[in-house]
Amino acid sequence: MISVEEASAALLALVSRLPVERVPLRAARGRVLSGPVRARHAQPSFAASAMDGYAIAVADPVPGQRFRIKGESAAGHPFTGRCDGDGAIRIFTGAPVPEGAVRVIIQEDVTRDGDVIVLTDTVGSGTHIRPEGGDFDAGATHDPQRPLGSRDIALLAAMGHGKLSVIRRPEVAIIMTGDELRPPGTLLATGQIAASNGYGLAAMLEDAGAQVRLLPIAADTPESLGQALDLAAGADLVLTIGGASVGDHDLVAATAGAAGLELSFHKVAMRPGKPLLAGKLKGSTLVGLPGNPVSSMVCGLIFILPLLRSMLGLPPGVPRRVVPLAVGIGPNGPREHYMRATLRDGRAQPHARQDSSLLSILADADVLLVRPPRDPERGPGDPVDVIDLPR
Ligand SMILES: Nc1nc2c(c(=O)[nH]1)N[C@H]1C(S)=C(S)[C@@H](COP(=O)(O)OP(=O)(O)OC[C@H]3O[C@@H](n4cnc5c(N)ncnc54)[C@H](O)[C@@H]3O)O[C@H]1N2
Ligand code: MOO
Repeated sequence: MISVEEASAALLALVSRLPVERVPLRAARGRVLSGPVRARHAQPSFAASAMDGYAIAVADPVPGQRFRIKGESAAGHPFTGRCDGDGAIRIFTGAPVPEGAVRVIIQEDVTRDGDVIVLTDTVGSGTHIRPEGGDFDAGATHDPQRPLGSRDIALLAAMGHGKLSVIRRPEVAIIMTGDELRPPGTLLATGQIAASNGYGLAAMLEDAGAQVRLLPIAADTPESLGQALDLAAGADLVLTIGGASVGDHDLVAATAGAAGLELSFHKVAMRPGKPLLAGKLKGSTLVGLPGNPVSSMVCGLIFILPLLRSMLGLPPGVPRRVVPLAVGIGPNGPREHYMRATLRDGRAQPHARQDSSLLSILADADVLLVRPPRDPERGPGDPVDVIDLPR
């Protein structure tokens, strides 16, 4: 059996970065930029007023000082003349500050009589001017290294981009296998269960920027699985779930093998996730995930998300951090153990039940606590590696 590290490297060797395409800004949410994007202009591209009030050319005016209004500057309607001497320009939030003006007095701090304003004694020291380029200069770059979210979209719009160059979405086909599986929402006869992990994985991979096809559930026959593999043809990544182990009905390795799979590896020294297999099938990368729901979700996090990130040109690593243990734990066995744990006051508390069928415990967990193979007994307060679970 190979180690998790070896399996990760072997998987990454099966994929490469996908091509670039142009998309309208409105279609860019969840997409990954092909490289840094440069601002086409400064924001703001002119000195702008931050308040409604009066622009003046005097830096240190005194209470009672009088100014005569010479014009108006509104957002989108600049005052084209100059502000100087005892002149004031009526100005509104977002409007260009006229040439010569050095500060804006907010309208609450003046009394107005016709064309004349008189400063009250509450005038503060703020200029209420947003300088040109105060948010960003022309040519400033944005390169968030993640699928674009709402804040990125707002910034890229402000930078003047109506279209963006992004990496094509990885196309993923998911095949759930097993005679016992029924679609969620259908009535279950004895021995049947609701198929769950294909739905969980689809959600996980879509959040990471993939385009996912969830294919019809395949029965435990070579014909049914073969048909499903045919339906998956053309996907960048084909994921099978279940049938990866050694039982008489575990058909994935044999059926994919007969269809032409060039196997890279089968079985990894990890818990959960031992029966994982991977290889190339007709131009697609095929990963056979174990059927136990937690096994497939953990393998999704540890192996499939890095594959997607690599296809999207992002760093593939799975970030870890170190936290203290909340309780003592016994020695680990020969497989790297990914334990569901909650964080209590920053300390990791592994759940007492770690069977790989228990989705309720996965849903409640905050982190996966990672234990290296043959890790000795650990006490409360000892440092351990954890991986934050996505929502
Ligand atoms: N003799 C051995 N038996 C098993 C071994 C072993 O080494 N020797 N490995 C065990 C480990 S570890 C795992 S993990 C499982 C995984 O085996 P398979 O990938 O062949 O999975 P299945 O047998 O098809 O299913 C296991 C379990 O998960 C349920 N399942 C499957 N698909 C789904 C789905 N889409 N949604 C929800 N639940 C699903 C299935 O009903 C089974 O209960 O093998 C051990 N056995
Ligand atoms: O490796 Mo299996 O995935 O323990 O349950």
